[in-house]
Amino acid sequence: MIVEAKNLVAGYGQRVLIRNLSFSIPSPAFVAIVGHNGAGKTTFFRAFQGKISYQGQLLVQNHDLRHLPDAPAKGLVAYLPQKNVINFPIKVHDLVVMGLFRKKRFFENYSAEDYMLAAHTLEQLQLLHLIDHDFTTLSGGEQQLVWLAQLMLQDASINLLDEPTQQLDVYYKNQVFALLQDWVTQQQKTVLCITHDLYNLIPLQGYLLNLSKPEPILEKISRETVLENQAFLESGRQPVV
Ligand SMILES: Nc1ncnc2c1ncn2[C@@H]1O[C@H](COP(=O)(O)OP(=O)(O)OP(=O)(O)O)[C@@H](O)[C@H]1O
Repeated sequence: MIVEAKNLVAGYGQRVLIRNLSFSIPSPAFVAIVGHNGAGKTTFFRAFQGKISYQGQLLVQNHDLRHLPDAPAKGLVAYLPQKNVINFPIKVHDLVVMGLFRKKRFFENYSAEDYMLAAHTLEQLQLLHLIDHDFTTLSGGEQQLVWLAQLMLQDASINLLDEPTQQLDVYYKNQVFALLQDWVTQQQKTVLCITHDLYNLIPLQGYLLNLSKPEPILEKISRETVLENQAFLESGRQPVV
C-alpha cells in the first residue's frame, strides 16, 4: 500500500497544527509518529479518517482518501484510539471476536471458527489466560492488549494506532513493537503508530515522523535518528499558539 500526504494542512479553526506535511510511504512499512503532547499526532489520524476537514491530499494507492469514504468498511483502514471505554460486563473472547464485524452480515452470529481465530490472536499476544475474563475487570495494560487483539483481527491494510503501548509494562512494550514489526514484514501491513516510547523504536525497521519538528519528514529508523529525535523532544517545545 502506497500511503502519501501532499501538502497536508490541518487543525482546528485558526489553530493550524499540521503545516504543509508531505511524505510518501512506498510499500508496507512501520511508521512511528512522535512529537510533544498537543503536536497534532491524533489530529493527523483524524484527518486520515476523514473526521476533520483538511487542505492538501491524503492518498492511498494514488486514490484520494476523500473519495474513499468507506475505507474502514472495506478493510482498508482500521483505527485503535488512545482510550476506549466500556462500562458493561463483556467477556474478552466476545470483545475480540467483534474484530471480524466486517465479514459478518447485520445480526449474523459469530461462528466457532470465528471464536477460534479470536483465540489464536489472543494467544499471539500471550493473553489466552484472560479469554473468559470480564473485560471490565482487567488492568489498563491488559485492556489495551485486548483492544490490540481486536484490531489485529480486523485485518486491515493500513492500521492507525494511537499510543498502543502507553499503559504497558517494559516487557509488553517490546513484545508489542516486535509484533507490529512482524505484522509489516510477514503480512504486508502498513502500521502508523503514535508513540512516546522512542527508545523502543531502536531495534525496529521503518520510519519515524516527528510532528514537533518545523518541517517533519520521514526519517529512516536507526539508533542515530531515534536518539537525535529524543534529544530534540527533550530540548524544549514550541510555545502553543
Ligand atoms: N476538537 C478540537 N477543537 C479544538 N482544539 C482541539 C480539538 N481536538 C484537539 N484539539 C487541540 O489540538 C491540539 C493537538 O491535539 P492532538 O490530540 O492532535 O495532540 P497529540 O499530538 O495527539 O498529543 P498527545 O501526545 O498529548 O496525545 C491540542 O492542543 C488539543 O487541545
